Amino acid sequence: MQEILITEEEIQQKVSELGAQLTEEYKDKFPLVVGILKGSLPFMGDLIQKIDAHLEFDLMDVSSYGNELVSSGEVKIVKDLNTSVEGRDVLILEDIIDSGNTLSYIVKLFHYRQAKSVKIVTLLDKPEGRQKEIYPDLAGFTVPDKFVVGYGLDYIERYRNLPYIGVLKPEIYQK
Ligand SMILES: O=P(O)(O)OC[C@H]1O[C@H](OP(=O)(O)OP(=O)(O)O)[C@H](O)[C@@H]1O
Ligand code: HPA
Ligand SMILES: [Mg+2]
Repeated sequence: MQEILITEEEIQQKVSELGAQLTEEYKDKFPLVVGILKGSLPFMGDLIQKIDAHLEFDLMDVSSYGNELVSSGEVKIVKDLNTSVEGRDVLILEDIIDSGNTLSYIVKLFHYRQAKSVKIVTLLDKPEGRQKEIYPDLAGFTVPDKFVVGYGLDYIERYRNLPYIGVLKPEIYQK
C-alpha cells in the first residue's frame, strides 16, 4: 500500500455518526435500504447495525467497471432487487461515488419505478471523478482523484477485505 487514506478507527467512528443521523431521519419510515454490490457490502454490514430503527434491506448488483480502472459508462444490472421500491422510502448505500454513472442510472430507475423518496449515502465521495450531476445526501469522507481500495473497494477483485481505505503503489497497476 502506498498510503493509508482512512484508518479502520476513522471508518468505524464515521459509520457510527452516519448511523445516528439515519436513525433520526428514518425512525418512523421503515425504509428500504438498498446496498449496491459488491463494494457496499462491508459498509452496509456495519452501518445497518448502527441504525436504530426498523428497516428492510435488499441488494442489487450493477457493474460498470469490470476489471478496469475507469468507468465504461455503461451500467449493467447483474442482479435486480427482490423487493418493489414502489411507494417506499429508499436509502441507497454505496462505497463510493466516482464518475456518478452507477448511481445516476439507479436513481433514475428507482424514480421510474415510483419510489416515494430516494436518498443516497456513500462512504466515499470523489467529486473530481464526476461525469454525471449526482450528489450524495450524506457522505462519510471526500477522497482525492486517486484509485482507492479497501473496505469493499477492489482492484481486480482484490483488497475488498481490508478494514481501511488506501491507495495502491503505482507498480501494482503497471504490472
Ligand atoms: O460513480 P461510478 O464511477 O459509477 O463508480 C462507483 C461504483 O463503481 C464501483 O462498483 P463496480 O462497478 O466496480 O462494482 P463492484 O462494487 O462489484 O466492485 C463502486 O462500488 C460503485 O458502485
Ligand atoms: O477509486 C476507486 N476504487 C475502486 N473502485 C472504484 N470504483 C469507482 N472508483 C473506484
Ligand atoms: Mg469494482
